[in-house]
Amino acid sequence: MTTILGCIADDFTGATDLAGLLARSGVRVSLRIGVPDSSPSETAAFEVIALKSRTAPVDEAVTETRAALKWLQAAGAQRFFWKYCSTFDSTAEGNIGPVAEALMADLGTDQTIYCPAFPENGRAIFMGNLFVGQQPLAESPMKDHPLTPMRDSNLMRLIQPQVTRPVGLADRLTVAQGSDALRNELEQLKAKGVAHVVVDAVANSDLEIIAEACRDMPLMTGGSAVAMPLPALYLADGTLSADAPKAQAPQLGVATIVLSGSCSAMTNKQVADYTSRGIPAFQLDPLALAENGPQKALDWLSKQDLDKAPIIYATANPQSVRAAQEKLGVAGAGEIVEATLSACAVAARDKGARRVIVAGGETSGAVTKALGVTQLDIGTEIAPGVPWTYCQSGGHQIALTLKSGNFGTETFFTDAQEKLNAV
Ligand SMILES: Nc1ncnc2c1ncn2[C@@H]1O[C@H](COP(=O)(O)OP(=O)(O)OP(=O)(O)O)[C@@H](O)[C@H]1O
Ligand SMILES: O=C(O)[C@@H](O)C(=O)CO
Repeated sequence: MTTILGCIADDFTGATDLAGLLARSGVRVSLRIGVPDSSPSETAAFEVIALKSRTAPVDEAVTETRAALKWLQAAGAQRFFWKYCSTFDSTAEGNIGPVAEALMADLGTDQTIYCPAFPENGRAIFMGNLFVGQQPLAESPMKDHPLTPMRDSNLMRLIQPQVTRPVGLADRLTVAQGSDALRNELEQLKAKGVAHVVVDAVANSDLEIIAEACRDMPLMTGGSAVAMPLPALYLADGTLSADAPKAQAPQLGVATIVLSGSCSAMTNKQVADYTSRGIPAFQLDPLALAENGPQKALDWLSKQDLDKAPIIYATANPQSVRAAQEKLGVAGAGEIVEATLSACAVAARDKGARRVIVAGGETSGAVTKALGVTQLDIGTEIAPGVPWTYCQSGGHQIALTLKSGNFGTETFFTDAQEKLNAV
């Protein structure tokens, strides 16, 4: 069917996050890994293109995003959503601002909004300042992110150096007055030449007001949550037909593999919870992998009963990660782990795994590529921002979930399996 909303995300787990929140509506959401080579066919009402552009050079990110926009326009979309991280991860050079300005130029629009708030995951914006739980962004663990350390919490100050046109704020006091007041404020800012408007939101009810006010903008930008109300709004006014195709869940076997390459605080807790249940587990050591390669892990995997949902993980505490990085380099350690988890994913699929659970954004990119996955349909949600997806891999239909490092609760790996059992 004709695509109603065309979305572009700057990383893979971010793309499944957005797709999962749109899929809460029950309508089919399709996710493409990279810009498809072929012209659009069998498109869904909501199409999400996952890029890996968050920390790419600015020119590369802009070029790729423009190509994604073209593909979505060919699919029929007239409204677009640019998804970045709910913690506004970007370098000083970009890429959030330059990409937004390029999309605005291509769409011939002179204003967009910025709303990374995701209240269900503790991300709120007040007076233009982004909070992670109770901490300002720049005091949260994001201040030490290896690639995109966030050292300022003020979104206007973060955006201004990344763009050429004025930046402004529609604050919570306006949002609290409702969608007409917000629309009015946006018009007034537009009349003053403000092209980039940060919009405050601390609760889902704010996001509903913002979506209502901005639904007809050619381009909205934000975290996933501000897009969540859009399907219901499109259904209510008939833009989206009530009999648009629904998400379908295939029946798949229970053979499962869990692969974790994220070292976030939350993933460390999730791995600790899962391994404490006596589930078969294999811990990858990057230094041993550098010396002996992945064979030991693959041999271990070949002997496992996949119905017990074994886990292979490199997840480790910050000291161990630093020790590996000192010897192998940050990129070197990452690549060895990603290559091994990718090889394990393929081996597990070939051994019969039809449920694949992956933790970590970079890890998800590597595993998805190794599994040859290009298109995913979004299924049931496990935790806010983490859905199951269904896709083809090596001639098999599989269920795949890609968990962002910080998302999910401690019991995520068991929650994921229980969710699928209940479908
Ligand atoms: N023990 C380890 N030592 C060094 N590097 C590791 C180790 N375990 C994993 N890594 C690497 O750390 C990186 C983790 O990044 P990844 O994006 O997968 O997780 P994340 O940052 O927690 O997730 P997200 O991007 O969703 O927040 C990967 O490149 C992975 O290969
Ligand atoms: O918005 C978020 O926090 C996530 O979807 C994300 O972008 C993970 O990298």
